[in-house]
Amino acid sequence: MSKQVITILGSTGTIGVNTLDVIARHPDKFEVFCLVGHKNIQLLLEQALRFQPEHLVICDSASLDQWIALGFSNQYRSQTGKTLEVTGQESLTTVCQHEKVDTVVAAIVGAAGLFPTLRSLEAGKRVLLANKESLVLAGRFMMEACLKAKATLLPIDSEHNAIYQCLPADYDIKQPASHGVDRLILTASGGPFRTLPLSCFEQITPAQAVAHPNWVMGRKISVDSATMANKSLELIEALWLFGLPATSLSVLIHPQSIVHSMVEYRDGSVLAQLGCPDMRTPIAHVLGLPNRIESGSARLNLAEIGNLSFEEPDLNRFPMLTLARQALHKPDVLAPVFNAANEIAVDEFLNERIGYKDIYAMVSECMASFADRAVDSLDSAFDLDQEVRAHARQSVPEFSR
Ligand SMILES: NC(=O)C1=CN([C@@H]2O[C@H](COP(=O)(O)OP(=O)(O)OC[C@H]3O[C@@H](n4cnc5c(N)ncnc54)[C@H](OP(=O)(O)O)[C@@H]3O)[C@@H](O)[C@H]2O)C=CC1
Ligand SMILES: CC(=O)[C@@H](O)[C@H](O)COP(=O)(O)O
Ligand SMILES: [Mn+2]
Repeated sequence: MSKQVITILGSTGTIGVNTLDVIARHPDKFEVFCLVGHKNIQLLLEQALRFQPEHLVICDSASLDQWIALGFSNQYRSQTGKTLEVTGQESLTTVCQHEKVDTVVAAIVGAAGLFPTLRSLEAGKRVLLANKESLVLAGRFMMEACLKAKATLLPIDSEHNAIYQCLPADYDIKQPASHGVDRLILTASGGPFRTLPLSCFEQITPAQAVAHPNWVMGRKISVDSATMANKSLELIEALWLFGLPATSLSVLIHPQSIVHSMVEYRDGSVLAQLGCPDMRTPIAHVLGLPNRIESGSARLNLAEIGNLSFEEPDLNRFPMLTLARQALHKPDVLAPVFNAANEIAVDEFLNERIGYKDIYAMVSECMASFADRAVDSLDSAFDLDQEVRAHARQSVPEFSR
């Protein structure tokens, strides 16, 4: 059987590294065509030496210059006896749409992942999606591109992957009601501040916010988990991926992160997918489809865990969820606004220019300011994204640290 040939967007991130870990377990099944990174050229060199792709893309131009100045291509050649094509972000379309490529893993963080992910869908590739922000920014246009080019879009995000596993194999997003699905229940860990007194929120530091209790993840998504902007983005991601109305999408706090999400059916059945909190499981699931392959994850021992608990989210503690509900009812406009404002706010928080509570305040202010906009094309969604970012950055001095 021929190998599945893969381009990994964001190979140097947490999802990229986990993807390569799974791929390394199956040299008979997978081949890496291209690795795409941004600034971490040291790790890119190590990954290139190990997986020997044909192509490397370094999106950050200063980092590409550094790669050249440090003679990394020569180092690669002398250690492998092979040449490696190394280019900048202008090659993204080529490495996603290349005829040799079967699968693109979309694992760049933030809206920067939209363009190559969309190009992959337009070329009819099999896209394994971690980059939820692209779907939040341009869900309608991505789903249209997917349908038009007969591409395959499979979720890596643990909740959506769990839901995908619990839906019928012939699930049709254009006729969701015909399958008897009443509700999707997205589980949420509650993050590091689930029980912290609200009076302490003013003092929360970036180091505390990125310390997720269950998952090892990049800094941006870790802050999103703390504020539940992550769950908000995931509600919108579910809206586009599964085609159910906003009223059928719910969030349930489950602090152990063992039940990754659930599907409730009309007859009262609730199907869940369980596993240790290890992203290699959903990654291996979508890489291996239709087969199940080894992921490297530890096996779940429920007797050892003992108890699984669940609670309703407290909207005072997690007001982002209220903004998400607004966005779900006008997703073409308010979802891109939510995403852009949140990306800027998290960046400003991580750089200690605004406080933790200002993240919500900034997103909320942007949603109010841009609520009456219209989005009728990909270009207008992108223009809105840029405008919101400029507006949010400009508002930083209004927030105190
Ligand atoms: N981590 C997780 O468990 C999960 C993550 N996700 C989603 O997956 C995506 C990646 O998350 P995660 O791996 O944690 O993030 P990381 O911060 O660990 O990695 C981000 C990746 O994106 C690259 N990158 C950053 N900015 C740019 C840019 N402007 N252009 C091109 N590449 C860029 C980084 O390159 P470099 O490091 O070389 O600078 C790195 O490879 C996010 O959308 C996240 O929401 C979804 C579910 C779970
Ligand atoms: C692993 C994964 O999919 C993350 O999106 C995860 O869900 C984060 O945990 P929270 O439930 O705390 O947001
Ligand atoms: Mn998730």
